[in-house]
Amino acid sequence: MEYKRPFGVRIDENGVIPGAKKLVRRLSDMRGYFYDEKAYEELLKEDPVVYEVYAVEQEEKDGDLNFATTILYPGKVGKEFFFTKGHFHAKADRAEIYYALKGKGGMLLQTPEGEVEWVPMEPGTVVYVPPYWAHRTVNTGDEPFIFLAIYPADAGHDYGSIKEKGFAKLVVEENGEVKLIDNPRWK
Ligand SMILES: O=P(O)(O)OC[C@H]1O[C@](O)(CO)[C@@H](O)[C@@H]1O
Ligand SMILES: [Fe+2]
Repeated sequence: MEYKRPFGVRIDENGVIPGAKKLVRRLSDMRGYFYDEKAYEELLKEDPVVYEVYAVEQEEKDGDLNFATTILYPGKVGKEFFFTKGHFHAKADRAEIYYALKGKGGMLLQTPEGEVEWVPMEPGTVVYVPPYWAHRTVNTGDEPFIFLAIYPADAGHDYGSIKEKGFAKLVVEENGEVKLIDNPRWK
């Protein structure tokens, strides 16, 4: 038997995993995701980086694990806080664990029927993402929100239905407060 080799890596103070595969998502990669289209077009002139992912991934095999850090930058499109695209797992019954490292935010989770949960996150918070729940993280603070995700190597990403339908709730700032409001475009 040819064994894989164990290893340890240290996540640096900026959330970077040395040697990991880096993915950058700018606002232009997220057309159609934010509610306020006018505010989206306006901010697109700057095309800010919304988040970066540093992923250590294995072959898509049952039993193995991937892990990744995400650095989700602070910002808003209109009154809606910056967020990750959000996804179901391609293998929908695969669960996931998130661990918050820095900054302030939360996770929006949703079942295929559109039932929503919001879990606030601060450094030290562990979030259990159960099988079948779509998940999106949101930065509700004014510094980068950094967290680690650990997920089955064969989970995959299913962005399709979130891209089309969105989440049933929007996470917005109203009168200086973080609020969840109904998404008027939710189908
Ligand atoms: O895949 P999205 O929805 O853009 O969000 C990125 C985050 O989600 C993950 O895919 C884990 O669920 C990580 O790679 C990363 O932490
Ligand atoms: Fe996931």
